[in-house]
Amino acid sequence: MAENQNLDTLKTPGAVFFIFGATGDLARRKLFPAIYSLYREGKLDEDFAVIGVARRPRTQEEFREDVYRSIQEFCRYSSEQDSEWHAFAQHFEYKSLDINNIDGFRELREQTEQLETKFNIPGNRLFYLALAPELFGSVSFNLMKGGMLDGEGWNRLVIEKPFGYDLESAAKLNEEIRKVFKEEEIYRIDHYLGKEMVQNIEVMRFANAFFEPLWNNKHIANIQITLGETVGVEERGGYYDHAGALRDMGQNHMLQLLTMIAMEPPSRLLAEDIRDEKVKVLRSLRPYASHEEVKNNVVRGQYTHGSAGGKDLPAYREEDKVNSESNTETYFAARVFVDNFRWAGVPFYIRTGKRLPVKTTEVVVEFKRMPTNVYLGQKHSLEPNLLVIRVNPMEGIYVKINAKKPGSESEIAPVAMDFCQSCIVGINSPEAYERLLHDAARGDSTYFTRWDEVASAWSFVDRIANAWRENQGELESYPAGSWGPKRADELLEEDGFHWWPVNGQLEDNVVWLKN
Ligand SMILES: NC(=O)C1=CN([C@@H]2O[C@H](COP(=O)(O)OP(=O)(O)OC[C@H]3O[C@@H](n4cnc5c(N)ncnc54)[C@H](OP(=O)(O)O)[C@@H]3O)[C@@H](O)[C@H]2O)C=CC1
Ligand SMILES: O=C1O[C@H](COP(=O)(O)O)[C@@H](O)[C@H](O)[C@H]1O
Repeated sequence: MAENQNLDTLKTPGAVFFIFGATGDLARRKLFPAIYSLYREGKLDEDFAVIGVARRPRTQEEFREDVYRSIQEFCRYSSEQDSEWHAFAQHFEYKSLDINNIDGFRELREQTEQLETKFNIPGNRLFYLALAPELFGSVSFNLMKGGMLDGEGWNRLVIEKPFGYDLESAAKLNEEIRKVFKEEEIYRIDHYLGKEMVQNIEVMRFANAFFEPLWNNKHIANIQITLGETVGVEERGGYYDHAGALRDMGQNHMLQLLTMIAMEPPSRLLAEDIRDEKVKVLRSLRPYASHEEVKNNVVRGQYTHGSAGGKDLPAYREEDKVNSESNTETYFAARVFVDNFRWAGVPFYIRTGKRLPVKTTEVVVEFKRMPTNVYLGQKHSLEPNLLVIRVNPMEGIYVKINAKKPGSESEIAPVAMDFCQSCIVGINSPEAYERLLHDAARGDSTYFTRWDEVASAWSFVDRIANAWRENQGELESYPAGSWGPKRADELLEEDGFHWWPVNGQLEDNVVWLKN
């Protein structure tokens, strides 16, 4: 991030955006809507073009119609098919191309140059690979061979997860890409880093005087991170059955969220300084020294048949494109330690799963109890203070403190200070993809993952995956619609803690609001 710039108002420089995988799900649900929102917000320079690339044949008009439908269905702004829309749509073109066909890239180059001339674009090119990762290496190579990187301006490569299957495959993938692109030209997407409240963690921690002095093992008892989903694997059973929850959510979103909570304050708010601090956290994660340690600290589960909201839900093994004897985990929870001065001894409990009762991303920071309870003997024992960072779908910050119950002589009860950001900003909160596309086009890599972060995260996760492969982590079952295996509760109970309710249900604990 450049210092002292108001990045909210900065327009992207003139550029061509290439969406490889333009007929796919991600382009339709996230990327086209993100481009349109940027345009509507005045954040996209008028000198832009988008070239959608995939194998399927599409005329230019058909492609523009696809884009229109995706915006109508998924964008926070809508549009009529009016003259303004048609002016916008003229910036979109399609190229049918198999990424293994080098001649296609030469044709793409001609098409690009024509568009650059037509819209007065200074040769900047952003290549977004919404493709299966196996294709990343070939696309990069063919972009170079086809002369697509010889423009007058910058070239940037934006790549989607999963970045590899383990450290070895990720390193190989990285090597292939790095033959063509420099590290600073590569933008590895982790869409959780584009979420409003994930970015707010940094601001909250480093722009408020009262958090930082308490943000350490002297005052914090434990931290709980929950990434819960109500959905199953939907149409992505083929991919998911190969990946599982640990690789799909743990290696990336979960550990990235943990780094934002645990990192030291960077000396400057520059991308490299922030990423340096994040990678230090990942390197400080205590590796599980043996398969036995994995077994004692990590829980893996898979959902069985269940129900939610009166609806019958199938077992994971009955889902489309999932092996009927699959041992893939759809849930995992772990007790993790960050072995540095700040966090020594503080357990981070992390959990994620499909088919849980609520869709929620939440961080609960539980503070240590008061050293003595001068109110002993009262009806209610003192509850620990909690700071809850609500990332999704509710966005906000909630603090639970103890206060005298109004009207009573001396009764203490938990009360809430609740900043509900989503109640104020509502649905206009920018989507993660919108923000990340805007950042990549402006060359701001703060909220993208650097290779050393990806590699450190994989080496932590690989130890768990290896132990599981050798069957040292029993696959527990949980009914769809429940909070996961019981063993995940025991993980905290062993340390004298419990999972705090998430998604607004914590309010049930706030005694005097209820009574
Ligand atoms: N969908 C999502 O919500 C998310 C997706 N991702 C990641 O994003 C990437 C894309 O996902 P998604 O959109 O769901 O996948 P889809 O399968 O829906 O789309 C894949 C796209 O790749 C194109 N494609 C496949 N092979 C070739 C080829 N040889 N040459 C040119 N184009 C090709 C397909 O078009 P055609 O068949 O016409 O060639 C299609 O447009 C994956 O890496 C996925 O893991 C990450 C997070 C979320
Ligand atoms: O990357 C992924 O994230 C989604 C969850 O994202 P969210 O923004 O809706 O919380 C998850 O469903 C998917 O399996 C995973 O690949």
